[in-house]
Amino acid sequence: MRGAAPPGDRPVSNPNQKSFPVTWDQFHRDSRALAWRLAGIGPFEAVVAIARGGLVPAAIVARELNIRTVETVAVKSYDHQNQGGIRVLKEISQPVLDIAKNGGKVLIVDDLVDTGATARVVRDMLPGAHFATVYAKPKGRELVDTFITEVSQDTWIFFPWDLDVAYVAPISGGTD
Ligand SMILES: O=P(O)(O)OC[C@H]1O[C@H](OP(=O)(O)OP(=O)(O)O)[C@H](O)[C@@H]1O
Ligand code: HPA
Ligand SMILES: [Mg+2]
Repeated sequence: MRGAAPPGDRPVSNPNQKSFPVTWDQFHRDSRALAWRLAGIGPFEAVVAIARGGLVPAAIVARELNIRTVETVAVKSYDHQNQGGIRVLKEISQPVLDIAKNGGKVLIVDDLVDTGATARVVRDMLPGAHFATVYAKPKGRELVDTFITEVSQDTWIFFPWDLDVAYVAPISGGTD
């Protein structure tokens, strides 16, 4: 989720959705848990991060599993919380496609799978690769080989890079 609209103009939450905010600490812990799970599946010769959301978990997984070849594929599908058409802004480089073609294990990492539209497009680029995400929603879950936490389809996950520390009103509804 991202956008250039000025603060105040931007709908930051949807009343029909539950909200699941994730701190940096939690995200690091969950990404490490993903790395632990993947450690038994590799070794992987290369990791492909789906930019931008997959960049942070891919870096953490690459560090934990000592994967030195780190590639990106850039896919854009959401404006704020609205899904538009999928656009591939950067393709996977030929040397990484060749690793897979020559039988090497390639790992694809994203922050989450929601409808599965992004996963479908990237899987088609690297059909034999292992697809891993930190979080998964039911609609896209079948497209992921390994994930850590499932949330319901009507939950919006707020990642730490999209958050700031802010005042929150008390549960009782008073001002403080
Ligand atoms: O399963 P889907 O319905 O396709 O949704 C999941 C994708 O949506 C988000 O990316 P987004 O396109 O918002 O771009 P970003 O990674 O740059 O935030 C998220 O990072 C996943 O890549
Ligand atoms: O729940 C989500 N959170 C952040 N970005 C997303 N892109 C698709 N679904 C989500
Ligand atoms: Mg993304």
